[in-house]
Amino acid sequence: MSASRMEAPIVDIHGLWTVFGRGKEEVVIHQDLEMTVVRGEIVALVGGSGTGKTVLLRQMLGLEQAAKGEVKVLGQPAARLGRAGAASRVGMLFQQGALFSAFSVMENVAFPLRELRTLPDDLVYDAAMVKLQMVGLKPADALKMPADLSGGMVKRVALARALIMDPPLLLLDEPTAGLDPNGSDEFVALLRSLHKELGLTVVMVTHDLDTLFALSTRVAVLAEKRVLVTGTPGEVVAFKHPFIEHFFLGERGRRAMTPIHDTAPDPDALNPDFDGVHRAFVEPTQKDAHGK
Ligand SMILES: Nc1ncnc2c1ncn2[C@@H]1O[C@H](COP(=O)(O)OP(=O)(O)OP(=O)(O)O)[C@@H](O)[C@H]1O
Repeated sequence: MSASRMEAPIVDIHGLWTVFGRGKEEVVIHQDLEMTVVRGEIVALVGGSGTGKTVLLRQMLGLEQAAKGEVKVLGQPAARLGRAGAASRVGMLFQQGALFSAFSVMENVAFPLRELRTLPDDLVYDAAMVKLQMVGLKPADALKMPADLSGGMVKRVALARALIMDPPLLLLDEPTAGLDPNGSDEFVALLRSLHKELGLTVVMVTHDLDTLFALSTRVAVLAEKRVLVTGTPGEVVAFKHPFIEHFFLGERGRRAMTPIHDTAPDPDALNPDFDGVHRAFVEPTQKDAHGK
């Protein structure tokens, strides 16, 4: 058995229930959801609107509590990550970048490290400059304000901030949303090279099929309150379900799928330790809210 097969998953979600509201207002978003992500994977999380994709990312980040079940990240309950600990273990790129508008680029990137108050300012500054360079920005961009940046630059700054503490796990919420096709291709290329160089494990939510096919080593489909099917893009497309047919086989999907075999990255090439494990189909046993 290879080393990566034996090591604990980076993300391990077991028997997850997510419930909002109470009484008549109660809404079950996830019901006995199971999901694992192993080191080096880029897992695309797809599903209809309101199926709880963003909530699942927030649970991996420890920002949202589950009603029941386990969300473990790097072997620890995500809820215990704590604000300071989280940035060194999990980086999150929020939709639209979400920069602090009153802070410069440098201040935005340095923010998680500065908040820790453990490093002197010059080291924080150096670390932020390294990350800016890593995402393809120039030293002169450090003093700019968010309002002066293009959409693509905002994403890069937000990515630099997510990576400031070298987290092994990167969560991306709609990484290419709002970018034009060129900007989107450039950002995908950047994510691909960072994944390879830094040996990152990535979970991303995306509605963009070009992004999905260009980046993901595995797709997990959220439907019927759980991960209904997971596998390579090709395997998932072959699964019969109304959401999958609508999502992948509509005109948009057919267009994006043309280069599927040309552009889907070879997981072994992306990360030499990646063992290519995927679960072709996950069918958890159904339980009621009390686990019976
Ligand atoms: N804190 C909260 N309190 C109450 N309801 C919430 C909360 N957070 C999310 N929800 C609800 O949970 C559901 C799932 O939300 P989520 O944002 O994860 O959906 P999504 O799958 O990311 O959808 P989309 O693709 O439209 O962004 C939605 O109906 C949302 O309104």
